[in-house]
Amino acid sequence: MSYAVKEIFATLQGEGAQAGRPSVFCRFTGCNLWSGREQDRAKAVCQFCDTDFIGTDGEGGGRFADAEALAEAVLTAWPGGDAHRYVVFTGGEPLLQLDAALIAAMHERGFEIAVESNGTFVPPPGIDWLCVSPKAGAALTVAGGSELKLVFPQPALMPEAVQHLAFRHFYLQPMDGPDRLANTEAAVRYCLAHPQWRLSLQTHKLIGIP
Ligand SMILES: C[S@@+](CC[C@H](N)C(=O)[O-])C[C@H]1O[C@@H](n2cnc3c(N)ncnc32)[C@H](O)[C@@H]1O
Ligand SMILES: Nc1nc2[nH]cc(C(=O)O)c2c(=O)[nH]1
Ligand code: SF4
Ligand SMILES: [Mg+2]
Repeated sequence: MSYAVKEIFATLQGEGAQAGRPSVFCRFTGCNLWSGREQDRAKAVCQFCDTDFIGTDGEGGGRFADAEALAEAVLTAWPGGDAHRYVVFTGGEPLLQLDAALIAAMHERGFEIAVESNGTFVPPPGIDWLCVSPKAGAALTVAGGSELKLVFPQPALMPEAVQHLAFRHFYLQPMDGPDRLANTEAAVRYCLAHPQWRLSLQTHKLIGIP
């Protein structure tokens, strides 16, 4: 199948347990929880999104005819050599498009595969690092993975509702926006009182990298 990609770029993973890791980000176009248009935000299921995932006009973006073409574009963006290759498929919602052919094509090129998903789709086999970030009001169909990264606070989705799931790491990520500072303070307080949870800062924003 073909793929619609907003952008492909190299940066450091900014969030969660892999923060600081050199990565190629492949950001797919489109999401099932918001159209991406500002005029639709107030009635979207997910209303706090910090990302432009509309179209294919970003750096390295485009329509890719097949998995080989997209995998070659990701490899071209990788700044390092043969070792420690790492691709993060995100979006938008990557599980609308990521499939077995693309997973195989990335593994053939020596990449570990990470995914950032909202947890509403069952992931295909072969993902090496699955980060799920559940959203209030959206059915969570994934019961486990590498890390659960809850944007905090979401009053209708408190950590207590997901703390029993089968993830290796549990993170609270303060919701960015006008209340980022207060949200960060609240997340710190929550972690101190509930040490199953750790704080995930969006470190790329702090240092001004993509
Ligand atoms: C843009 S999303 C794309 C992947 C997928 N759709 C998802 O929601 O997990 C990437 C990550 O950014 C997080 N995120 C989105 N908007 C945010 C915000 N305003 N503050 C903090 N994290 C945010 C998401 O929860 C997710 O963990
Ligand atoms: N540096 C950096 N790290 C990230 N981790 C998750 C991101 C995302 O938008 O999925 C992201 C992103 O956009 N940039
Ligand atoms: S699910 Fe992810 S990509 Fe979709 S609107 Fe929410 S944060 Fe943005
Ligand atoms: Mg981001």
